[in-house]
Amino acid sequence: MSDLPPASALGAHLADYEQTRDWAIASLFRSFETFSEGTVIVDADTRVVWINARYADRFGFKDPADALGRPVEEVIPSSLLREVVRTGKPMLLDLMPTRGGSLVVTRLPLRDEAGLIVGAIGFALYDEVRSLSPLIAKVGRLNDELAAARESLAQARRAKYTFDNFVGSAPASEEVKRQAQRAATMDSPVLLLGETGTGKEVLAHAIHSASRRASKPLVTLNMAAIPEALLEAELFGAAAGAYTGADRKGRVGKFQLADGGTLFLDEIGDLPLALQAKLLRVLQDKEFEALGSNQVVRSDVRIIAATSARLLQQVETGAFRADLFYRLNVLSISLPPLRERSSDIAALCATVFAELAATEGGAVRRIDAGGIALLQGYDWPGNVRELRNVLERATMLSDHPVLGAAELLPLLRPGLPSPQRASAPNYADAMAGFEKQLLEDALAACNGRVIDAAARLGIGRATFYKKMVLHGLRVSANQEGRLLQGPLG
Ligand SMILES: Nc1ncnc2c1ncn2[C@@H]1O[C@H](COP(=O)(O)OP(=O)(O)OP(=O)(O)O)[C@@H](O)[C@H]1O
Repeated sequence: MSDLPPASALGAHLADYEQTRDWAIASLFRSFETFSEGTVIVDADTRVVWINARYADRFGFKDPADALGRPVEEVIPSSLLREVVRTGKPMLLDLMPTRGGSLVVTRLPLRDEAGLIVGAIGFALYDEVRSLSPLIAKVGRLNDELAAARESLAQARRAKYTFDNFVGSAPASEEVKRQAQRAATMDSPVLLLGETGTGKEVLAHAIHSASRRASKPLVTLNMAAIPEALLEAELFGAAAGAYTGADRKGRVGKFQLADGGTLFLDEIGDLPLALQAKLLRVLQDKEFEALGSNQVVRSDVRIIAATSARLLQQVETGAFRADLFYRLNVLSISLPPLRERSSDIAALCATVFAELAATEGGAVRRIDAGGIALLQGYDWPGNVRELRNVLERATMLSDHPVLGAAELLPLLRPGLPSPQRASAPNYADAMAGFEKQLLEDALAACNGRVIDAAARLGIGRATFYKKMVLHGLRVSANQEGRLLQGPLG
């Protein structure tokens, strides 16, 4: 076979189809032979009939002639040319292990004019270690990252709390735990009702982890935290193309992610009416369609819904569907506000301090009796979440191992607007002013000691503290048990 002619003559030669093909084949072979790591040709018995010097050398044959006539595996131990000869099928790209590292190879059958297989040819295209190692390292890294991301996602979909994390032995707390433990043995929807920060999420996790679905995902969606326009896709998923922009590939909804497990729908009262209808259908039929899709998806999910709103009132005003309310309300559990279970406060403080010491280091703090009495007298509009915040701030602001009312009182928010701030005096303001004065006088008479001042007025210490918070009176941080009077600053 001859070389390609100069470009000027190429046009004339291209007219000769057969010859042009032969040139191309010859040129291709030379290119492979020159630039590849090696070339080998075997006959119909898979004996080596040709091998280039570089390739022979790689397999320990100083003289390529020594490799000729040998079965190919004697020369290249992991060769698959025998399979190519047997099947007649090419292997266009493969990785072949050798002692010096892997090679990227191409194997092609050789046929005669009648199409019968007369042998095979193998090219080692390049040394994988040398040429592909940056790519392979990158793929390896991406694989590791993917595994880590999957693990952290799975972690995020596992329950964080069990019943042990729900602290409280007040009768109201025990009753909540009893009801929740019963709910864990069933599979019907659960509705958790309670003010913000009362532990609805803790309880939802605990119910899931004690249920038969514990080994499956627990997926959470807060209706109040997602813009209305995105909520349907978040819940039910979206077909590819249902969206423009970032979501154009489609997305899997929480119902599908929670399949087999539990879906915790927080702030269910914020679910728009149109989606309430769709949710009701899923609860009844256990199937739904993703946004922009006709395909029916089945999902076996247990719903735990929670709300801090007055759901029944929303039903009455038409903001929440009655049928959905009754479907969700099969098992409803009302979590009491912290002010109604103030006997849990000491145990909650101990738990929070133990957790803080574990995460932040340092000694486990405690609260003295006066501090506990103060906390028990406070209203806790933010419930356990607020208690936790107050304790965290107190540990940040003070180095004392034992915290008392002096450290805690400035951190509690007054429950009523200060009487002085009212624009015109009225009966309530006058009464508040009178009460404040009374407290101040009692404190002054008892040298700032709350116990004595409370006894003097004939009220309990907790009530006294509660009123101090209301009136913005505070305790001096440097006088244990003594008080400095004045508005909260
Ligand atoms: N009984 C409890 N025992 C221990 N920690 C609790 C308890 N209840 C609440 N907490 C803690 O209080 C904080 C708020 O709890 P959680 O998020 O469960 O309240 P929530 O009722 O779901 O509030 P929201 O309605 O605002 O979502 C969390 O840090 C939680 O760990």
